[in-house]
Amino acid sequence: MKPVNVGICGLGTVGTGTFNVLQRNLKDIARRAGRSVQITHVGARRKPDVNLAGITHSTDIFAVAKDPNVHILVELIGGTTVAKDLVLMAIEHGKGVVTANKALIALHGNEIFAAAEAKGVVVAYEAGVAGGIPIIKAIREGLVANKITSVAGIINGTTNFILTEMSEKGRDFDDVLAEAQALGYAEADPTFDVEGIDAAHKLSILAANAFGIALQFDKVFTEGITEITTEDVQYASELGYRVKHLGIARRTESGVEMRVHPTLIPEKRLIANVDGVLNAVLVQGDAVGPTMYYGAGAGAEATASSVIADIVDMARDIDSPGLVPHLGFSIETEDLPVLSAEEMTTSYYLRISVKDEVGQMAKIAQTLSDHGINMEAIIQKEGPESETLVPLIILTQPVKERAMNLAIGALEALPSIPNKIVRIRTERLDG
Ligand SMILES: NC(=O)c1ccc[n+]([C@@H]2O[C@H](COP(=O)([O-])OP(=O)(O)OC[C@H]3O[C@@H](n4cnc5c(N)ncnc54)[C@H](O)[C@@H]3O)[C@@H](O)[C@H]2O)c1
Ligand SMILES: N[C@@H](CCO)C(=O)O
Ligand code: NA
Repeated sequence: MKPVNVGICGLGTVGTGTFNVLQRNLKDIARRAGRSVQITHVGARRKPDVNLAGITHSTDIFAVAKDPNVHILVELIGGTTVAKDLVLMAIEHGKGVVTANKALIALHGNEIFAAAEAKGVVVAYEAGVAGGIPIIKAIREGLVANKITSVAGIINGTTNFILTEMSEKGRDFDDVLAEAQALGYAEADPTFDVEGIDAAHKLSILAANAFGIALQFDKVFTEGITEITTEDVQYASELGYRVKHLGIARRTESGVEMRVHPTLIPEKRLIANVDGVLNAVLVQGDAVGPTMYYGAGAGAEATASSVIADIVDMARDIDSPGLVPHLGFSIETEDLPVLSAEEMTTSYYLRISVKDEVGQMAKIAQTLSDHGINMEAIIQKEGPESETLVPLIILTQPVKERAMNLAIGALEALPSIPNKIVRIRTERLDG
């Protein structure tokens, strides 16, 4: 069979990883694809530090999109402006596209997929969600029989690395973030990682594939990890929980919850023990039950593994592409409303700094109960904060966010609670 020619745009962390793995495993990849898969063109600003023998190098990435000999363009430059133009141009020239760019898919996927479908080509993005874990393939193909009820995962390697290092070694936030950047895990703008934006991009893609809804990144409730303190991690641990930054998409009776936030998870759950740059995604299907996918969520070669999987999928059926729909469902998207933050239901960890006076505990319990909130566990500490303020830690049963907002408002209005109350959402998760 004719070889498939690949053009790679952007030779940074993932681009170089993809180049190296493709060259290293060339023979096995050809045997698996049923034809040889060769890099014929790279687009990079400077001459990259790889062996370019027999490969064209262009400083203008658009030259790759226009190259009639390139069958598959691999977009690894990142960003959502030039990358969008590049991908649309490649589609216009009849090429399949492979990308690791979840921001691009989350923001412009609907337009890009429509253009690809009109042209009869495929845009694949496995590397964009949970790096090396084949989660898109699992949901779209392996779990195709199921009505999926929820997807919950650690889907940002950088934040999981930071939380792990902070809780296990007591390291400083900024110091660990700098290391994640040096290791090539972080986004070009690391606020995308630590503020949860990257996880929200990925969650919107997962939710679309799981539930057959449109991509709706702007409706994801998003909270990062910058407010998490070692103190809260320690109290959570005393209660038998770990703090993880989770993306959660859940189908409820009234719609879909899509949220990204730090989450307390019981320490006996598998996902609570996923540490470092590793990611894990727990998917609940009505037939299969809970399934979990685990592996490296970022890094050069782990991400390259997914990029190349998409290239090989495309190489296998380059003459009759598009058997698996871009977002997993062929017939129109389902009109499930995405619930507002106030409509979300979850349990809560609350840390309340309260004046050390008689009767305060009863007052707090009464206020929570007035808002329909049941307590599940409570610990009261000798205060490290000041002589008069003591920390009170409460775990609640599930309740709507609206009720919790009102309860916190009422509690913060009490003279005995002078500071802002810390809240971390809590999920017991099955499986
Ligand atoms: N690093 C990871 O672990 C990881 C994992 C999954 C997905 N991703 C995604 O992969 C993409 C690439 O990430 P990365 O970590 O490799 O970034 P990177 O910054 O290491 O690499 C990007 C490369 O593209 C080049 N580039 C950018 N604009 C260009 C242009 N106009 N012309 C030519 N070259 C250009 C840059 O010079 C750089 O070499 C991003 O979309 C990112 O979100 C990264
Ligand atoms: N910055 C991302 C890269 C993988 O998408 C992360 O840390 O998970
Ligand atoms: Na993946």
